Amino acid sequence: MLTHFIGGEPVAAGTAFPVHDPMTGAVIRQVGEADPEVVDRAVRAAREAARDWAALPVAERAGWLRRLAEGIEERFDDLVAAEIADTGKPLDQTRTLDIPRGIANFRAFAEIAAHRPDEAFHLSGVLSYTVRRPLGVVAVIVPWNLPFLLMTWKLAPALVSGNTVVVKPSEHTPGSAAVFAEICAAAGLPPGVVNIIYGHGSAGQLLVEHPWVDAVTFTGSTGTGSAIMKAVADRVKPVSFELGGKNAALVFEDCDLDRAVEGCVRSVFTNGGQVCLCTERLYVQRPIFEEFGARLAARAQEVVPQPMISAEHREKVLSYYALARSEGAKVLAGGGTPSFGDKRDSGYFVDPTVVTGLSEWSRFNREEIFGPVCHVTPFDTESEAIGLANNSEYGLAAAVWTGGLDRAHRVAQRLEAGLVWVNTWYLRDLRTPFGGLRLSGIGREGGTQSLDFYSEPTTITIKMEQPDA
Ligand SMILES: NC(=O)C1=CN([C@@H]2O[C@H](COP(=O)(O)OP(=O)(O)OC[C@H]3O[C@@H](n4cnc5c(N)ncnc54)[C@H](O)[C@@H]3O)[C@@H](O)[C@H]2O)C=CC1
Ligand SMILES: O=C(O)/C=C/C=C(\O)C(=O)O
Repeated sequence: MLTHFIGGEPVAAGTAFPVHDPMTGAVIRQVGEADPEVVDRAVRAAREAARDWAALPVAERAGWLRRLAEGIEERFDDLVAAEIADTGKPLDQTRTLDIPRGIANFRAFAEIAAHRPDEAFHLSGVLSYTVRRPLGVVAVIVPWNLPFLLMTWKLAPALVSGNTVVVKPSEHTPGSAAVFAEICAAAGLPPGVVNIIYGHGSAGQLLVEHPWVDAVTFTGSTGTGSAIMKAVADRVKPVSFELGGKNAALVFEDCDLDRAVEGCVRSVFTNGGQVCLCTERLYVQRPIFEEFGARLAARAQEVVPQPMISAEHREKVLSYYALARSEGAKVLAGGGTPSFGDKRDSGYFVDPTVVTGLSEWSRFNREEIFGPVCHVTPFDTESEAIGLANNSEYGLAAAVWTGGLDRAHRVAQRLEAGLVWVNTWYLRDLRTPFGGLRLSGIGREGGTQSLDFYSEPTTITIKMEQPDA
């Protein structure tokens, strides 16, 4: 049974629950569910480690981040295997994105923190300067779609800012976190600086509610973000939320069509559509609408299906396929489940799917589906396209495909989204702000924005007496 990692030690506790391989549905491991005692023990361990960790110079904490990055490199293949076992991700993606981003997250935040200047203001003999102090114990709640990438995205800036952490990975994907616990232990990271506990949402709720948890960083569904906000409201804990999306792509007739089709294939189908940044609403200018729709549909039929994370999530995605039909959609590709003739037939697969013909106000076009599926709508003018894209309760990401430089800037600046890509998708610079508007979240992480969230400023003001003339 997978053990929790508390105070630098493995802790076997809690009722066992199974983790399934999404490729086949088979049970691949048993994990102990964190109960109130386990949660309390983990938070206490983090609290006990907090003072010494916070007292280290930032350069030393940055050094620890670099050592953890080296540890990840040494255990690269084990991390790849654990991530694939839990998620069914393709080997190539796991080797080039998920695990390397863990290394990059630690290295990037080591540099950003080590070289960040403090602010100082001088005015008429008054000097004010700002120092930043850690928040204390941070709860890190991670989803299942990019488990290692997102855990390390939060851990690295939290740690380098001087916080200690209790991480709760998703109940579906504990494997890479368990390898990371071994990496922390092997590196000799001081006990209690990183604690990892496993369990379902109820364990996450116990964690965020714990009175000694000072802040919560969460990536996942908007509904869970809202539940966490309610749970921490009485203690007014700071939260950083990266939530859902219903992301639009705008394809203009002046685009490079080959590049736009391939870009949209990537933005709709990567990771089986299970990335918060994936495109679910495509708006295509009328002169190229038919050709674009036909080419996207043809490519969708060539995409190798990736499993959904769980049987429940597969049912959810399939319920949207049924909803599209009942709302009157025309299915251009997919719409069902693939058949392989092998063990994958008991896995959690759905067809890569493209539909058209629905109104902007249909549930299909308004709710986050989180699967390999998009709806394609024609538009005539630039301002119509912008209005359609912005007609959403979410505001996470958007993509613009155009050959016009002026149009690219004009449209990108009017899109109501935290992230806009032009003629590309999911190109990341870890120093840039990352997050969304409205139901897509609260706050931004990335670069100094992460460091700001994981610390509090104290302003120190000194009045300098002037010597007598
Ligand atoms: N980044 C994103 O946009 C993501 C969106 N989703 C969406 O959410 C839907 C549901 O997927 P779930 O796995 O249920 O995601 P979720 O948002 O419920 O789970 C994410 C994490 O939050 C934890 N959690 C759940 N309830 C909690 C609570 N009350 N307090 C503290 N932690 C809690 C879970 O155990 C998991 O570690 C998906 O169908 C998808 O539409 C899921 C994952 C990521
Ligand atoms: O930081 C990234 O590169 C990707 C982030 C993706 C999510 O937050 C998500 O899919 O939930």
